[in-house]
Amino acid sequence: MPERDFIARHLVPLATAPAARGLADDAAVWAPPLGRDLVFTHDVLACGIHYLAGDPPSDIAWKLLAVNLSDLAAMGATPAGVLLGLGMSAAEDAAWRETFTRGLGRALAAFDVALWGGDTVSGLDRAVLGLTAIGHVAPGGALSRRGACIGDAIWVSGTIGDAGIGLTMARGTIPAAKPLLDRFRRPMPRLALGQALVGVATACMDVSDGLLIDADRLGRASRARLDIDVAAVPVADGPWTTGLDDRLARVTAGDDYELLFTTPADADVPALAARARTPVTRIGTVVAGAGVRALCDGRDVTPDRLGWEHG
Ligand SMILES: Nc1ncnc2c1ncn2[C@@H]1O[C@H](COP(=O)(O)OP(=O)(O)O)[C@@H](O)[C@H]1O
Ligand SMILES: Cc1ncc(C[n+]2csc(CCOP(=O)(O)OP(=O)(O)O)c2C)c(N)n1
Ligand SMILES: [Mg+2]
Ligand SMILES: [Mg+2]
Ligand SMILES: [Mg+2]
Repeated sequence: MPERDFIARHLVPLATAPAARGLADDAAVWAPPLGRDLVFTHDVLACGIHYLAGDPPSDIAWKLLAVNLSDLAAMGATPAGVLLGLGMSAAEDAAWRETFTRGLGRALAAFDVALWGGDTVSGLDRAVLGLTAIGHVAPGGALSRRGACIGDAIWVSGTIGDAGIGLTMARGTIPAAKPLLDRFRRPMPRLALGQALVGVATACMDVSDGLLIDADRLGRASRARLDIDVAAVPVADGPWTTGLDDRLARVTAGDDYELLFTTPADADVPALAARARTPVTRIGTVVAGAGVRALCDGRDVTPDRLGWEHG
């Protein structure tokens, strides 16, 4: 199907917001909410690197949106619109494209986010899918990785390491369980929690590369060290969570899209998290130093490899 037919048939029906101008102009025009700070992010998903070629196209669309909304959540922002960059190969045939865009429509509706525009390219060797997400936050309220203070409590939302197990299941290495496959294919950005943390968290980021490597980044940005008790890190129930090695695998796996944040030790985080309907767990304390340290029964168990990094 030629590019213009694909856009007309599958993308124009999704681009209903006035800012998108029916995808009939060269760019979108958005009248932002008065007095708010605007927040921009862009993440790419590449076939074989971020998802498997056989993953359901509707789940790939969900993940592409969700990983970007997770970055807006980490900033405390409310999402408004997105620009979509579709770079596709011959493997993304007409059926793939139709299922992808239908799934994208459902994902946009689930998060009340508008498609404002984008670009479509075919003929690549492998699919590379980009998305820019734009949101807004109270002036000066955007969260940061830089503000953690010595003595602050360290918190994480949800459970950690599930997506890593889900990836192993998606590869067919171990028997599949839908909840963990979904953690890999359909992450759930913690938007309500991020917004509730504005004015409360001293530092915040989302966990994409692994809890330890991302904690290391937050610690370095704040010129402090995050001491994390790996036994306190919440994990999903199952037969695969037993010894220290399993725990270290989980806290270095990545693809979690949970929020890692710090607060003053006396902040009532459980009450705030309950209002945001998001489970949170205290996993450590900010101390003097730099980066991260993983502890188990008070012993330093920090592994050499802290998480995922692109080469
Ligand atoms: N190609 C790029 N051009 C400009 N900025 C980039 C690029 N790649 C990454 N960044 C910026 O570097 C910072 C770290 O990126 P990254 O580790 O991907 O963050 P995240 O894990 O939150 O997506 C972010 O502020 C991001 O916007
Ligand atoms: C097929 C496949 N293999 C391996 C992984 C593991 N993995 C790939 S990239 C990544 C980190 C997150 O991706 P990145 O592009 O770094 O996102 P960002 O940190 O910018 O949000 C992880 C854990 C995966 N998601 N899919
Ligand atoms: Mg990124
Ligand atoms: Mg991030
Ligand atoms: Mg990364």
